[in-house]
Amino acid sequence: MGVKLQFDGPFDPLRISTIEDDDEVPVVDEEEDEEDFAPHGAEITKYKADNPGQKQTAQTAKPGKKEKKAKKTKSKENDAPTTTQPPPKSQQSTDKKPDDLELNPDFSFDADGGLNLVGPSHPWDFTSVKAAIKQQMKDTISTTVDEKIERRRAKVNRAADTKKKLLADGESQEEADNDFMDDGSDDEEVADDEEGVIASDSLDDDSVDENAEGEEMFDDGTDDDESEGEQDDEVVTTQHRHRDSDDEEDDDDEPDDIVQEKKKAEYFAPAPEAEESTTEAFTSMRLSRPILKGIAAMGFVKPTAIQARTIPIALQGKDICGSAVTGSGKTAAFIIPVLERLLFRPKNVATTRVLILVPTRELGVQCHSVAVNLAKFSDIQFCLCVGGLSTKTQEVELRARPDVVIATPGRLIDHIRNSRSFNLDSVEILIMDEADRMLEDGFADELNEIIKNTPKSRQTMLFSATMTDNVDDLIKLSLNRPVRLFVDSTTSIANRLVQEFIRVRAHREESRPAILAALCIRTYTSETIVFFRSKAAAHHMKIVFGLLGLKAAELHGNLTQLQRLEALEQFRDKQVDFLLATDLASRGLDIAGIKTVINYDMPRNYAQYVHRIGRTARGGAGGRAVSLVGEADRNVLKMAVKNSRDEVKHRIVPSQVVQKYERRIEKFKDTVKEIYAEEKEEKEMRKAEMEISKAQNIMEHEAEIKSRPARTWFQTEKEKAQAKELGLAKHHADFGIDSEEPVSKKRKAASQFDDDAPKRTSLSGLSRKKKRTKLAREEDAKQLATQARVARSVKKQARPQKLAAVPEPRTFVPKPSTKRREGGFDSEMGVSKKKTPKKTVTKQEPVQKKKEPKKLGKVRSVKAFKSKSKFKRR
Ligand SMILES: Nc1ncnc2c1ncn2[C@@H]1O[C@H](COP(=O)(O)OP(=O)(O)OP(=O)(O)O)[C@@H](O)[C@H]1O
Repeated sequence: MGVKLQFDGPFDPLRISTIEDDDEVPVVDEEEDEEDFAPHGAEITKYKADNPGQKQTAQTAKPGKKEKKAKKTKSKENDAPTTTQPPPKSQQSTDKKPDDLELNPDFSFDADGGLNLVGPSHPWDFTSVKAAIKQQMKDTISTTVDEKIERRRAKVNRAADTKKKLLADGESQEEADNDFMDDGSDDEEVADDEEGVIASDSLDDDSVDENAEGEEMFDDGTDDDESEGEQDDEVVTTQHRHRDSDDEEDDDDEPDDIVQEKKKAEYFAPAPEAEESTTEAFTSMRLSRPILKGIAAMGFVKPTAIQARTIPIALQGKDICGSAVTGSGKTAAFIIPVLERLLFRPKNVATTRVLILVPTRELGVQCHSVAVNLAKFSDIQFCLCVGGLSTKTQEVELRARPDVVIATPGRLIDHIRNSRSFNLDSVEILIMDEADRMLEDGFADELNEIIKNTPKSRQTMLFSATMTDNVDDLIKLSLNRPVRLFVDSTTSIANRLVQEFIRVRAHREESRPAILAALCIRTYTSETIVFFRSKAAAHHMKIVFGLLGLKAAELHGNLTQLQRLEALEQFRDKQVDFLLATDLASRGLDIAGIKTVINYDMPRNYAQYVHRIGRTARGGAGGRAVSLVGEADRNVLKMAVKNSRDEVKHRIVPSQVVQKYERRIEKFKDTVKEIYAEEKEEKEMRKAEMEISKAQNIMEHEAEIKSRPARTWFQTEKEKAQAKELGLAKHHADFGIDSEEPVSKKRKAASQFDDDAPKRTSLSGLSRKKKRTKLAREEDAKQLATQARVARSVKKQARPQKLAAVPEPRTFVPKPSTKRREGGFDSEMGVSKKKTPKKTVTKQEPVQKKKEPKKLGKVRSVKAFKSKSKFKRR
C-alpha cells in the first residue's frame, strides 16, 4: 500500500519504461493508496515489454492529493519513493525543491556527501536465511570436523611433547621431527613476500633469451641437492603476451569468425554509446529517489562501466546480453533498473514480474541480499527460491506473489511443477546471472523448460564475465533483438590481478598437498581462497590444514546448506584465514578483501579459471592468483598467459621445503584416517537416525503422505545425464578444449589420497536435484516413476510446443593442430628454450613451430626443464 503517483514537473518520456501486466491499467489510475513514485507533473512513457518501441503516455496525477495520500502512506520512510531529477551537483545543497524536502526531510542527496553514506559492512548477509534453516533443523548426532581435528591435535601435541622430552638429551633425532605438530607460524618459515626475491622486470624479447640461458631457473624445485637451510621460493617474472583486442581469436578460427560476425550483426540490436552524463553519477541516470537512496546506502558513488551502459538500456525494456570483467558490479547493473521499473508497477494485484536465475544457491542468497539492500527504501517484495531451503516456506512465500523471485533453475522448476497455483505467466523481466553457465551442463534443458514457461513478450537480460555472444546459443533463449553490451573482452581478467604459476611435474603430482601447505604457511597466510576440483580433495585438505594448525573452512556440495553459508560467513568475517572450496564458489561470490586465490588444481577450462581468480581483485582492488599447473593443464595455462594483462610469474617452491611439508603431512596420515573413520561412523548413525524418523513419520502420517501427489520432474534421469554430457562437450568446443583429453592418471592418483573417503556411489556425480529425486523415490521407485511418467506425458501433451528447439549439439572434432603439443609449461609461460637465438624470439616464432610434427611430448618437456639435477632424478 502506498501513495498515488503525483507529477508536477517535466518528465523525460524516454527515460523509463514501466512494467505493466495490463495495458488497460494506466499507471496513475491506481487506488488511492498507491505510492508517490514519480516527480510532480511528470509524464510517464510506458513501453510494452513485447514492443519496446511502443509508447503509452500515462495520465498526469492531479496535484493536491498528496496530503491525502500521505496519511495513508505507511509511516516507514521507505514507503515514500519519488522519482526525482536531481539538480546539478553544484546546486544540490541550496537548490532543493520544497516538495522533495517534504517527502524525505531526512534525506539529503549529495553526490559526494550523500552517496558516501556508509553502506553495510558487506553487500550480503545470510543471517535470515541461516535462521530459517536452523528453524527446520533437527538435532543430529554429529560433531564438526573442527571438533574432531581439535581433539586429535591435542592428543598428537601431547604425544609430540612426550617425544620431545624423551629426546631432550638426544642428538640423533632429525630436527624436523621436533616441529611435528607446530602451528605453522615459525618465524623462520614465514618468508617475506617473495615477489621481490628474484622477480625481474617485465622482460623484453632480449631479456627472455637471457633467462632462457639459465634453464635451472625454471626447474620446479624438485632437486635433491638443495643447499642447507630453508629457502625462499623463487619468483620469476616472465614475458607476457597480452593480446590486442583485434587479435583476440586464433588465426585458425577466421572463417568461423566471419560467419559469426555476420550473424551477430544481424542478431544484435546496435548498442548505443555510453552517455557521458550517465557514467559520472547515478544521479544522472534519472533514477527514483528510493533507488538512489538504496544505492547510496550501499556506498556506491559512481556507476561502474557496465552499470553506466546497462541501466539506461534496461530501463527502456530492451533485451541485453552483457559482459564485464569479474567484480565490476554486474549484479547492481541488472538489479537497479529492475527496481526502478518495479516502483511504477500497478499495485492492484500482487504479481511476480521479475525472475532472476542464478546457477548456485550461495549466489542466489547473495543476489537476494544485494537486491533487498538496494530496495530497502521501497516496498518491493522478494522471494529467494533456491535449493537447500525449505520448499514449504518458499511455497507460502510464492503464494503471496512477490515482485521478484530469485531462484536456482532446479528449485524453480520444482515449484512450477509441484507448487499449486505458482507459474511464470506474469513474468515480464527474466534475468540470468552467469548466463553462460546456465547454457552448459545439465542447466540447458532446465533453462529451456523455464523459458518455455515464461511469456514470450518478456524482457530478457543475460550477464556473465565470460558471457557467450554465440548467436546459436542465444537463439535458444529466444531473445528479442538484444543489445550486446560487452564492456570487456570475455577473456579479460581484472586490472590489478597478478598471476603466478607453479609447475607440478607429472611425477610430483602427489606433492600438491605439501606445496599448498607450504604456500599457505609461508606466503599466503590469510584471506586466501583455495579451489579444488573435487569435494574429497577440499575436505582432505581441510583436515590437513586443521592438523597443521591453519584456520580454514571448507565449502563444497557435501556439506549441508547451513554449513555452506557458515563457511562463507566465517571466511568473510575473517574467523578463518582460508576457504577451501570447489567450483561451487567460483562464480559470482563477492567476498571483500580476498587477497589470494590458489588453484590447487587448474579448472577444467579457461572460463572457469577466469571466474575462480575473479574472486580476488574485485571492484578495483588488487589481488593475486597462484595456480599449480600439471602436465594436463597446458590449455588453460596457455590461455591464461595469452590473455594476461601484465607479466605472469613463475613461482618455484624449493624442493627442500616441499619435502619438509610432505614429511609433516605424512605423519598425520593415521590421524587423518581416524577422522575419516569417525566421520563414516557418524554418517552411518545419521543415516540410521533418518531412517527411524522417516519410518516414524510414515507410521504417524501414512494416510496424508500417501494422499500427496508425487512430485514430478520434467525429464527422466537418463535425459538429464545426456543433457549434461552434451553441455560439457559444447563448452569444451567453445573453449578449444580437447574433450577426449583424459584426466591425468597421476593427478587422479594425487586426488585420491584420501583412500578412506567415500567411494563413488550411484548418486556420485548427480546434481542435488537428481540426488534428492532419486533418494525420495527409493522406497517405491517403480510405482512413483510410472506415475511420474504418466503425469509427465499427459502434461507434455497439454503444453504448447517449446519456443525454440534445442539445436543438434555440435560434435567437437579436435582441430589437427601441432600448436598445442608444442606448449609445455615453459613455452606457455613465454620462455624460450636455451638454444633459441635471440633474434628469433619474435612473434613469428610460434607460427613456424606450428608446422613441426607432433612429437613434443615427454622428451621435449624434460629437455625444456633440464637442470643440473636431472642426473639425480629417479
Ligand atoms: N557502483 C559501484 N561502486 C562501488 N562499488 C560497487 C559498485 N557496484 C558494485 N560495487 C561493488 O563491487 C563488488 C562486485 O560487484 P558484483 O559482485 O556485482 O560483481 P560482478 O561483476 O557481478 O562479479 P562476478 O563476475 O564475479 O559475478 C561488490 O562488492 C559490489 O558491492
